[in-house]
Parts: sequence; structure tokens; C-alpha cells
Amino acid sequence: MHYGSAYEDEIVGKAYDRGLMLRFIRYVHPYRWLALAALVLLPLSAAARLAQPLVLKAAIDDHIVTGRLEGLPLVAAGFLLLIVAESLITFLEVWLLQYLGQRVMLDLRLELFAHVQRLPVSFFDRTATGGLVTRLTSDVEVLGEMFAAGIITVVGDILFLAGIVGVMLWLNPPLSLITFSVLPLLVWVAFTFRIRMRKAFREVRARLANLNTFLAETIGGMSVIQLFNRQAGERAEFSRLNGSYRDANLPVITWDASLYALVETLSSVAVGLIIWYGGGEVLRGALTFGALVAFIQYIEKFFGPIRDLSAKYSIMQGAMAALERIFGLLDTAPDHDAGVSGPAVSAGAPPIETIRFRNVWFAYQEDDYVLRGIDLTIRRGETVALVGETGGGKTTVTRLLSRFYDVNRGDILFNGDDVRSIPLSELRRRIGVVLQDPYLFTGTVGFNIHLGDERARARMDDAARLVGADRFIRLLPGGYDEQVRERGSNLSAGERQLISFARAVAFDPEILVLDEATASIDTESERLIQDGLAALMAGRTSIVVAHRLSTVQGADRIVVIHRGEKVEEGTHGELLAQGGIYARLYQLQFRD
Ligand SMILES: Nc1ncnc2c1ncn2[C@@H]1O[C@H](COP(=O)(O)OP(=O)(O)OP(=O)(O)O)[C@@H](O)[C@H]1O
Repeated sequence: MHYGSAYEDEIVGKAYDRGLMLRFIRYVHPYRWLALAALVLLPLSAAARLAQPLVLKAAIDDHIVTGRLEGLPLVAAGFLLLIVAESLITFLEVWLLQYLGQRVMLDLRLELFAHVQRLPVSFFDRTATGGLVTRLTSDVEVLGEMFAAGIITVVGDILFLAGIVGVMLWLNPPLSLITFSVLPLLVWVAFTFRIRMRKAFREVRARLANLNTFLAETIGGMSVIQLFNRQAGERAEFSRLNGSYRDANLPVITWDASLYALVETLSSVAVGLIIWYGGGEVLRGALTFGALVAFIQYIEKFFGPIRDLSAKYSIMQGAMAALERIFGLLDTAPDHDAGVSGPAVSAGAPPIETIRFRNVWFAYQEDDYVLRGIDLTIRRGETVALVGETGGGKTTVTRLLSRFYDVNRGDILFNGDDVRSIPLSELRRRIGVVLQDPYLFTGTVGFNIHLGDERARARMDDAARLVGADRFIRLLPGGYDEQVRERGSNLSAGERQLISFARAVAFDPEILVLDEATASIDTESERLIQDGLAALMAGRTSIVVAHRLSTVQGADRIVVIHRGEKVEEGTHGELLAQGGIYARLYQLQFRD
């Protein structure tokens, strides 16, 4: 498809927005010399293209028609030179523009990535991952396309077209006017067909998105599909989506083919007009034969840029829409001090003696309170277990502690100071979080423990030994260098847990926040994990969302969170004696 940009569908607005462009120019600024070089080349290549038919005219009128052969080789050599010059300049021009585009895209992607890393967790609750990935890839790519075919080349095209009009008028005004009579029709065809195509293209993109979503889901859930013998059903659905995608493509193809056929026809009509009227002029002696040939050449060179102008217009619209989305993302406020790698905790920082939740209220969404007036004090070295029925708000308590979210009302105090007064990077160095579903990265087992941090790397072996992860790691063919596949799919759930424990120990946090896995694990792994957990918590202030009896029993204090409120607090024995919610939970959940 000619210039059938994959992003035309999302186009709604202007092809040129001054504000967006001015902001974008800042990204081009470091490479302004490249841009300038490309700009200087534009009129040069246009001139080389423009001069060719004139040289041809000279060859015909001054030499071929008059039969004067001397000098003809010189003219031919000049013609050749122009062609070589045009191709060299065009090469440089295209190369420079694309190179410039690549540099700018690289910078922009880096900036976007760095920005996304600093966004608060709540942002990711509201934003689909797919959309974000699109911002960083396709949207940035559209800007590259703008460099390749957009604004700068449009300027070159316009220069070239104006040049052709000027030369034609200079050669023969009446013939020029007659030739240009097809122009309005040409412009009309180019733009109406392009608009039709764009509408059809929007449908194509929508259906492609459906197809992609379906594929991502089915591939992700392949084991479920196979277990439940859903292959035939899924195939039928895929076939339907696939067919609908093909059907949407048909009108695009039709419009595209028609556009090209019509432009070709119009170009032939123009040539016909030149031969019909121009031929008469030649016979009447008002036009030289060479000029007639030059006219035909010019008109052929004229049609291409006009036809593509409408496509370039679409590309510019797409680029403006992409810029708007990219800048929109960049304008999303980051966590105020969420540096990617913050300063190390100053060695002399006093230890955290108390953590206090004081009348904490929190809602993920407007007024839909998930925590209501939580009061809780945790002292240094204590292990506090949070228990309660599912959805009660236990995990939310731990999220507030590491400031993934901020409280709506009340406050969280570390040694009496508001948690918001501690730089995020420092807070997160002091708190180690082990999530229920440990996230493993593609890389080695070793990397998944130290995550590239030098001090953690030095402690890696000890950490793995301490939590008992070394036993299985040593049995892996590659040991610490064994590759972890996508999210750790080549490791068992227990092994993944142990790696995440080792990670926490290697970073040696003062406070440990642990969301215990609910998934049941075989008894052997269970024992390993219990030992690992005990090692992990030893000597640290620990807050554990507890799902296991042994953790609950081993805790210094148990806090029962029920529908967002703290309803009971005490030791295992005390709470059992109370005969309240904990006692009931114990009967139902922990007993077995
Ligand atoms: N990111 C979020 N956006 C909106 N609501 C959320 C979000 N995370 C949790 N919730 C809601 O907040 C409530 C408390 O969730 P939370 O995860 O804290 O419960 P929990 O006690 O840890 O549950 P579980 O024992 O199942 O892990 C639930 O009703 C849940 O639906």
C-alpha cells in the first residue's frame, strides 16, 4: 500500500499544530546541523530534477533538429551529470532525514521510558499496558515517518512543483494553462480518495486490534484452552476475526488501486492535451519540438508529488496526533522525588524505632474507602501479621507503607515523622517488599537476586544460603547463571518465592513487608519456604500479610483487618481466647 501508514486511523485533527511543533523542535535542536544540511540539499535536488528536461530541450532544439552534432556529447554529458547529481543528493537527503529521525526517536523513547519509570503506581492502575507500549513504540515511530515523508520533504515537493509551474509558464503560457486544466480534478481525486481510504483504514485498524487482543489472550491462556479442549471454539472465533479483518481491507485496496489508476489516467490525459495542442503549436512554429518534449517530461514529474501530497498530509496528521499523545504522557506528573536510583541511605540515618498508622483512611477510587481509620503501631524488631478475609484491605496497608499510594486522611509516621517527608528512594531502600506473586525478570537467576546492584551482588551467595535458595540453585545446570525465562516460567512457584526472598535479604532492608503467597505448595517446598521466611524476618521489623498458620503463630502480634477496619489485635493465644473474628478464621482457614 502506498504510504498506507498504519496510524492513519487515529487521525482526527490538524496536520500542523504550531504549539506541538515548537515543542517538538526542541528534540531536533541538538541535531540542528543535520537538519540544516538536509534543508540545504532540498533546493539542490529540486534544481537538478528541474534542469533535466531543459537540457533535453537544448539537445533536441540546438542539435538533433538542426543536425549540429558537435557539442551534442557535451550536452549528453551534462544530462548524465545532472542525473548522477540528483541521485547523490537525493541519497544524502533521505539518509540525513532518516538518520535525524532515528536520533530524535532514540532520545524521545529514552525520555519516555525514564518518565514512565517515575510515574506513581496509581497511574498504572488506570492505564492499559498496551497503550503505554504503543506510546513508546508506534507513536514514536510515526514521528520517524514524519521525517522520512513528512514536513521537510513536503517543503521540497512544493519548491519543485513551483519550479515546474514557473518553467512551463516561461516556455509557453497557453500550453501550460491547457495542461494545468486537469489539475483541479487531480487534486480533488487525490484528496477525496485519500479521505475514503483513511476512513476504511480506521476500520482495518480497529479489527486488527481485535485480532491482536484475541491472539494475546489465547496465547497467554493456551494451557487453559488445551486443558478444557477449547481449541475448535477458539479457532472458529479466530477465523471469524480473521475474516472480518480481511473484509475491512478490501475497500482500502479498492480505493488505493482506483487512486493510482485514476492518477495514471489523468497524467495520460495531460500528455494527450500537450501533444494535441502542443503539436499544433510546433507546426505553427510557436513552440519548438524540444520544448514539447520538455513539457511532457515536466508533466510526468508533476503528478507524483501531487498524488503523494495527500498521503503526506495524512502522515502529518498522524504525527500531530502521536505528538499530542506523547506529550500528554510526558506531562503526567511523576512521583515528586521518585528518582530511578536515589542517593544511598546516609550511614548515620537513625534506625526506625516506630512505624505508626494514625487514623488512616484510603480509597483507590473516589470515596470508595478501602481502609477506614486504621490505627496501628509497629515497633522495631517486631513481627506483625495482618490477617482477615480476602479483600479486607491487608495488602493495601502494605502498599501505603511503601508509598505506592498516599493516604487520603490521617498519616503514617516513621519515628514520628510523616512518611511523605522521607525521599521515596530512601524509603524504598529501607523497606524490602516481597510480593505475593514474585516478579522475575528475563536474565540469570543471579541477576534476579541482585538486580544489578553492586552491594546486593556481594551479598548474593550469603543471601541465597540464608533463605535456603542455594540448594536448588546449585542443582540448576547453570547455577546462578541459569537463564530465567519469561517471568520465571521454567522455575517452580516455590523456587520463585525463594529467589524473591534471597533478593530481599541481599538488599538487606531494615523493614520487611511480605505478602505471603496464597498458592499452596508441596510439603517439601513449604518447609523450605518456612525456613527461608524465618531467616528473612530474623532481626527485622516485619509486616506480613499472613496466610499460613506458622507465620501467624510466630508473629509477635496479629492484627485482624475486616472490611477496611482494624477489628482485633493481640497474640495468637489472646485472640483465640477472645473468640472473635480471628478465632473463627483460625477454625476455617488456618486449622488445616
Ligand atoms: N489497584 C486497585 N484499584 C482499585 N481497587 C483496588 C485496587 N487494589 C485493591 N483494590 C480493592 O481494595 C480492596 C482491598 O484489597 P486488598 O488487596 O488490600 O485486600 P486483601 O485483604 O489484601 O485481600 P487478599 O487477602 O485477597 O490479598 C478490595 O476490595 C480490592 O478490590
